[in-house]
Amino acid sequence: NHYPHSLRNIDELCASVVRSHRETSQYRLEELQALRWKVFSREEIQAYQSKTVDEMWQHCAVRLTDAVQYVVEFAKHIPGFRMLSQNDQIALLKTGSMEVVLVRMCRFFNTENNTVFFDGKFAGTEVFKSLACGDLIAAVFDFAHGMCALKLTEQQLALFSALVLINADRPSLEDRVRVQRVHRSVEVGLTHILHRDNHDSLLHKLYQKMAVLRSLCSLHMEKLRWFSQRYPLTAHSLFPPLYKELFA
Ligand SMILES: CNC(=O)[C@@H]1CCCN1C(=O)c1ccc(Cl)c(COc2cccc3c(C(F)(F)F)cc(C)nc23)c1Cl
Repeated sequence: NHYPHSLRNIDELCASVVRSHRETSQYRLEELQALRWKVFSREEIQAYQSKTVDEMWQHCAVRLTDAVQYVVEFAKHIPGFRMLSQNDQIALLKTGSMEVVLVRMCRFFNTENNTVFFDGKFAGTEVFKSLACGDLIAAVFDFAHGMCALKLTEQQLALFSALVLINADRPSLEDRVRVQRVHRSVEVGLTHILHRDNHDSLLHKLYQKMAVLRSLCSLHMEKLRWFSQRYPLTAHSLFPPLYKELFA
C-alpha cells in the first residue's frame, strides 16, 4: 500500500492493540449502554451495606482479580510486550495492571447519575460503604469521572491503556531500555491516532492522567496492606491466587 514502511508498522501496531483491547474488555459498550439505567433497589443497597468489611472486600477482590486477568490477556497481545523478559512482563503487570483496571473503569461509568457497573447493575458510592474506605472509592469514582470527561474513543482508550502498562519507570525492571523502546512505539501509535482524530491536545491531558493514576494506585496498595493486616485470614486464604501474586 502507499504507506512508507515505518507508517505501515504504526498502523499495524495500532490495529493489534485495538483488537486486543476489544477482545479483552469484559463488556461491550453496547451491552453497558443497554444496562445504563439498571440501578440497585433500596433493599439491594441495604444488603451490600450490611455485609461485613471482609465480606465486601472479598466480593470486590473477586471482581478486581477478574478484571486484572483480562488486563493480563490484553498485555500479551501488545506488540513488543511478549518480546520482554518474563520478569519484566511480571514487573510491568504487578504495578500497571491495577492502573489499567482503573482506566478501563471509565467504560463502566455513568456520569449522569455517578454510578459504576458492579455485580450486574449500576452502583453509587453508597453501595461500597461496608468496605470502610470511602476515600478510596471516592477517588475511584472521581478518576472515572475525569476519564469520561475526555470522551476517549475505544481506539484511543486501547492505546492509552497500553501506554499506561508499558512504563519504563516501573521498579525492578531488568531491561529498562527495551521497555522504553516499546513504550515509545506505543506512544507514536497513540500520537498517530490522536493526530488522525484531530485531537492532538489530548496527549498532554493523558500524561496528566498517568500522574494521577500513580498516586491513586499507591493509595490502593496502602489500603490493600491495611486490609490484609486487619483481615489476614481473608487476604491470605480467600483472595484468588493471581491477586496474591500481583499484589502480595
Ligand atoms: C463490571 N465492573 C467491573 O468488573 C469493575 C472493574 C474492576 C472491578 N469492577 C467492579 O466490579 C468494581 C466497580 C467499581 C468499584 Cl468502586 C469496585 C470496588 O473497587 C474496589 C474495592 C476494594 C478495593 C479496590 C482496590 C484496591 F484497594 F484493592 F486496590 C482498587 C480498586 C481499583 N478498586 C477497589 C469494583 Cl470491585
